[in-house]
Amino acid sequence: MTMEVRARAPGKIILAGEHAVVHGSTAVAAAIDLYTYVSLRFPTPHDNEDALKLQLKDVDLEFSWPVGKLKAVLPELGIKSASSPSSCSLETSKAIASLVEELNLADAKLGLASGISAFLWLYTSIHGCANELYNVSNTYSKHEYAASNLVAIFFFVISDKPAKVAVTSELPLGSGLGSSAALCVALSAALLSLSDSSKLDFSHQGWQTFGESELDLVNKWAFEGEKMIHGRPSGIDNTVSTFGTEYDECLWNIVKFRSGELTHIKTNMPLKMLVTNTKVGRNTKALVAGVSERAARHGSAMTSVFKAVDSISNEVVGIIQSPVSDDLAITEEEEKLGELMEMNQGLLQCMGVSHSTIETVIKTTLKYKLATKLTGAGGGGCVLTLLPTRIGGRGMEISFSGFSS
Ligand SMILES: Nc1ncnc2c1ncn2[C@@H]1O[C@H](COP(=O)(O)OP(=O)(O)O)[C@@H](O)[C@H]1O
Ligand SMILES: C[C@@](O)(CCOP(=O)(O)O)CC(=O)O
Ligand SMILES: [Mg+2]
Repeated sequence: MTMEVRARAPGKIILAGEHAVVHGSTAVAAAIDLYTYVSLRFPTPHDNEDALKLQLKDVDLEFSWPVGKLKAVLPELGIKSASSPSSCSLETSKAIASLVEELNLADAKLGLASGISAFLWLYTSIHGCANELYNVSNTYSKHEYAASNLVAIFFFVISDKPAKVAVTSELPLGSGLGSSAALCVALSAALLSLSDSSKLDFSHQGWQTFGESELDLVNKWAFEGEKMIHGRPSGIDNTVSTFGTEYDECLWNIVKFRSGELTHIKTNMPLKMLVTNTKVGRNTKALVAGVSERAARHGSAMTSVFKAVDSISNEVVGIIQSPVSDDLAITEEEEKLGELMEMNQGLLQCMGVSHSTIETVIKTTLKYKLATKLTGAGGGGCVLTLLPTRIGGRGMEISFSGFSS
């Protein structure tokens, strides 16, 4: 018998405040119903397997590391505790970098290196190749659990450390919809569910649910993974992926995020967003670093820019929170939101993270009097266009469009 754990975590859209949120401003975001799935499978001793395997199905790549080699090169392996997330030391990060270098990724796939590094770090820190982490008896059991957007299915039986980890996603990678955080959250959730299954709550209509403190742990580990991918993440993506639910009674479940703190926003305002993927590849880490460099060069000006974004995000929250009773009120609120999105986009351009393809979508949608802004790190990736709800039905809706230059 083998054991399998599966977990999923959603992507997100940022309605206002990306980049500025890294510098302490408020941002507004919501989880979307596109998920990254992680499956962990542990072979039986009869399988004679002695490797940790990673299958990245979206990019059709598979990697393998002999467990003995991981034990030999990773200095902190087996001494970490899954219950106390910590940052990757310089020594370990160098060791992981050389393991990833040995994979000889093609130039076009170099963006994957950070994701693979985050995987190695989370896997070996939470699960630990050298540690006995699970004391599951030799009986077979199957459980399913859901925690906000996290869902996992267990098939367990005792096994040893070699494992096969498969990752697949409904999100476009590196496009601003938070695939990096969804990967880190799903992976941390799957690994943590192994380390202490006793704390799971089985009462949720046959699904297991993570409690608040377990979710908190998932979120903290995922943040450590995001650090390896973004360099200096604000934590918004992993927090929304862990705690955000995509919608509730046909309304967006919108959250406000500032300095590591998440607040759920109560709303009865229907919102429709069109997501257009410019299909221009970009790298969040480089864009975040670029904004920080600009902030270092023009401290006072950039502080004002970040402050203006903070005001915009707070105004967006105010609009979303205010009760709307009729179609006229909704239209007025939508117009204000559209204007704030345009203002936010102007400030993102000021930070240097727009792109000619983003400007093309902005110009195109403007012909129809529709407001558009980039979402996520920018530099390409996805943009959001606010669609009036008076067109079509009411309720939470998200549509996707393609883009060709
Ligand atoms: N499903 C996946 N398979 C492989 N790598 C992934 C996957 N999801 C995320 N990644 C990693 O995350 C990186 C993209 O993260 P990032 O640049 O932050 O963009 P975003 O989070 O907006 O998608 C990828 O280059 C890769 O390293
Ligand atoms: C630019 C930023 O605000 C969001 C990045 O999102 P994404 O990786 O592009 O989906 C960075 C962050 O908050 O960590
Ligand atoms: Mg990301």
